[in-house]
Amino acid sequence: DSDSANTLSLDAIRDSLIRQEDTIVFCLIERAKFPINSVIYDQQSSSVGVPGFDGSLLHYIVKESEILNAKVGRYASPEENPFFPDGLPPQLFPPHNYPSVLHPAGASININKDIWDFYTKQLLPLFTTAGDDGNYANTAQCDLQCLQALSRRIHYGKFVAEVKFRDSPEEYSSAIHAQDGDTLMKLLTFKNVEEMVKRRVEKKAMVFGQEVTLNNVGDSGKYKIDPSVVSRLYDEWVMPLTKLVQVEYLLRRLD
Ligand SMILES: O=C(O)C(=O)C[C@]1(C(=O)O)C=C[C@@H](O)C=C1
Repeated sequence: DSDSANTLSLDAIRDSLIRQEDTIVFCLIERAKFPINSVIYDQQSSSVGVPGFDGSLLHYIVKESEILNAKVGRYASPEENPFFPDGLPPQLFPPHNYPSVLHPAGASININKDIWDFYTKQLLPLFTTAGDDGNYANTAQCDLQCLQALSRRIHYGKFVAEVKFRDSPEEYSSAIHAQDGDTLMKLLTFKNVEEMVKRRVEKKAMVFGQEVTLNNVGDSGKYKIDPSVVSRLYDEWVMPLTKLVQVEYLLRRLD
C-alpha cells in the first residue's frame, strides 16, 4: 500500500511484495474452483457474444469494471494500472493526494498486455481443469481479481526500482546515462531473494490451499492449486516481468 511506499526502504517494499503473495495465491485458489470455461476468452464466441462489442467476454468485463473503477478513483493511485487505459472516464470527485514517490515517467509504464497474454494463454491451463460449467460471469470475475493482483505486484517494480535508485544513485546513474538495460538488470537482480520468493510462494500454496478438517490438519497431499504451478508462475512470469518494469523505470529515471 502507499504507506509502505512512503517509508521507502527496500525492506518495507519487500514486505508489501510478500503480503501481495497472499492475495495472488488466494485469487488463484478462487479461480481454480471453476473449470477453464474457455469461451470466456474467445474473441468471437457465438454463445457469449456481447452485441456491439468486438472482443471476448473477459475483455468486456474487465473493460466495463475499469470504467467504473476509474470513476471512483482507482487509477489515481500510482500502484494501479488499467488493462484498457484508452478512453477511461475522469474521476467523479477530486483524487486523493497520494505521496509522489515515483518519477513522473513511471506513470507511462504499463505492461498489462504481457500480463493478460501469459495469464490467459499460458497460466490458466496449468491450474484449471478442462471443461465448461457455464459459470462465465463468476469465472471472469475471478480472472479479473487475478489479473489485478498480478498487475499490481508486477508494476510494484516501479517502487522497488525507485528505492534501489535512491539507495545507490551513483551506480545506477552511470548505467542510466549509458541507457544500458543489461547492466541495470544485473544491478537490480538478487538471485538469493528470488530463490526465497519461489520457495515461499510454493509453501503458501500448500498452507492456504490445504483441506482443513477438525480431525486432521492438512498434508493429505491434495491442494486446491498445485504448489509447483505457483512457484513456476513466479519464476517464469511474475519476477521476470517485475524486473522488466524495474529496468523500464530506471531507463527513464533521469529524464
Ligand atoms: O526484492 C527485490 O529486490 C526485487 O527486485 C523483487 C524481485 C521479485 O520480483 O520478487 C525481483 C528481482 C530480484 O532479483 C529479487 C526479487
